[in-house]
Amino acid sequence: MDIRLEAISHSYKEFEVLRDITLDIPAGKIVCIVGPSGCGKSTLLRLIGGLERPGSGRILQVGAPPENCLNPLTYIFQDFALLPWRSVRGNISLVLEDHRIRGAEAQRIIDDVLARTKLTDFAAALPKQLSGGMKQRVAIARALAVNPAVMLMDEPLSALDSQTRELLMDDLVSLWTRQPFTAVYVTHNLHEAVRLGHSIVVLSRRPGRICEIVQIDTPLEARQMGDPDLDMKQKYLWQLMRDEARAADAELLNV
Ligand SMILES: Nc1ncnc2c1ncn2[C@@H]1O[C@H](COP(=O)(O)OP(=O)(O)OP(=O)(O)O)[C@@H](O)[C@H]1O
Repeated sequence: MDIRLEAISHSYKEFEVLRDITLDIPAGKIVCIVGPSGCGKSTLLRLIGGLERPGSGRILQVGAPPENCLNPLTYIFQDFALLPWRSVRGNISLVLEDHRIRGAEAQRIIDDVLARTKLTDFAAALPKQLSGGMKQRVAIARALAVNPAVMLMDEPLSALDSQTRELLMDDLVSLWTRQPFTAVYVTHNLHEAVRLGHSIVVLSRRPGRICEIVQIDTPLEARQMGDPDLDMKQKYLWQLMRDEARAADAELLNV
């Protein structure tokens, strides 16, 4: 299933947040959204997820969701959002219980996503026993359990230290390589964007408009740290963003 945004604009009362966003999110690709603080990245994700309705424009789901999809649009947040009193397995089974999937069928799905996220040995652990990186892997496993058409990822690695971020990026790449998923991935971090994005949408300062969409053709699994082409793309993205970020920063200071 693809997602198509057609001329999306959005305001909170007189406060204009997004202007004229037209964008395709093709199935099986990771689309990163970058842009200065407050430019409307999270708002765009909420609009795609149907948590809010756009002031104008249309958001279309084109084609059918994958087979056995329980929830076409599934979020992954920065703060993991795990229930502390439930084990890893219990946190994942919760989303299946919502769909009345229990017993052997639930066990099969949970075992599959635990294996895919390398969490099989931690199935009985409680969230408090896990590092931040492991908690985010549980959140990813929980999202995969509903076999979503599109994962909506709002700065999923921002709460983690830089080494854990690298490890999680490797995990996401191998997850995608084994079984491509579709994601809209909001980040401040341009290194993450060039490591994970098939395309990177650069938004202007608020009201967020699309400045440019940068494509990266290098296959995800071939993207190495220090790759000169990727470094050049990252520099180019920063050039696109620098003036916007500076202006956005000045605006925040003027509030
Ligand atoms: N429900 C709301 N009501 C009023 N204003 C809002 C609401 N949600 C967001 N905003 C404002 O809209 C603007 C865009 O917010 P949003 O969180 O989408 O930006 P962002 O690009 O994700 O920011 P950041 O990079 O800092 O996370 C901000 O100025 C924010 O304060």
